[in-house]
Amino acid sequence: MSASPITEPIVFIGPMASGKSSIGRRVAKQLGVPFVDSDKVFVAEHGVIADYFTSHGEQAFRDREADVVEALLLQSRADLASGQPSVIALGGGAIVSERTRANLADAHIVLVMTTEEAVLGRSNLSSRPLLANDPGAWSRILAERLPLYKQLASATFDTSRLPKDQIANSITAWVEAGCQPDESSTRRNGHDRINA
Ligand SMILES: Nc1ncnc2c1ncn2[C@@H]1O[C@H](COP(=O)(O)OP(=O)(O)O)[C@@H](O)[C@H]1O
Ligand SMILES: O=C(O)C1=C[C@@H](OP(=O)(O)O)[C@@H](O)[C@H](O)C1
Ligand SMILES: [Mg+2]
Repeated sequence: MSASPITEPIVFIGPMASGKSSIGRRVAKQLGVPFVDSDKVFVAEHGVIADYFTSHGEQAFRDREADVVEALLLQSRADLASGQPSVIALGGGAIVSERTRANLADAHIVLVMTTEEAVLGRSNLSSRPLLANDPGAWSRILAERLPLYKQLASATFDTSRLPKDQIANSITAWVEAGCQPDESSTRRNGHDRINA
């Protein structure tokens, strides 16, 4: 991407297994920019997430996850200053950290939203410790986090029905059009609408 109009990090948020990592990677490829996944960085620094939950507990995971996200956003903003945008996918629970939400101020935030039916029908969830023994937790956890997702989102894309490539095309087009907040974004004070 040359002479990019993008001036902020492009960040994917949303519930577990909604497509942040796989669709975020596709969007980065289509834009021709680097992609980074906060869970992958966490694993490189601290080991397997499920093992970290078992040995240190969820709060310690959230604290280290917030450190990872903070470093990624700092790096992304530094790269932007030299003209290089990037796409970041967060883990689904990263936004529960107040520090992370503060660090996301002004980012272009893509909320990928799906349904329990779609997630439980398609995914191997065992690597996600919060779901490993309790797939029904997906909806309960989403209900708790939904206000935060909505508060942060610049635009929302439904990933429950269409193929990943088609959803990625829509998101890439949204980025190339300048990441305008959609009608559901509280940044624009509108009402609910879901794209794609
Ligand atoms: N729209 C979609 N159609 C089909 N499969 C999807 C779709 N979105 C996500 N998936 C699949 O769901 C699983 C979880 O996706 P992933 O990108 O890892 O989600 P997240 O990073 O949000 O947890 C993967 O196997 C992915 O291929
Ligand atoms: O929602 C969560 O609390 C989590 C989501 C996971 O990432 P994905 O959203 O990419 O599955 C991973 O960070 C961890 O298992 C916890
Ligand atoms: Mg992921």
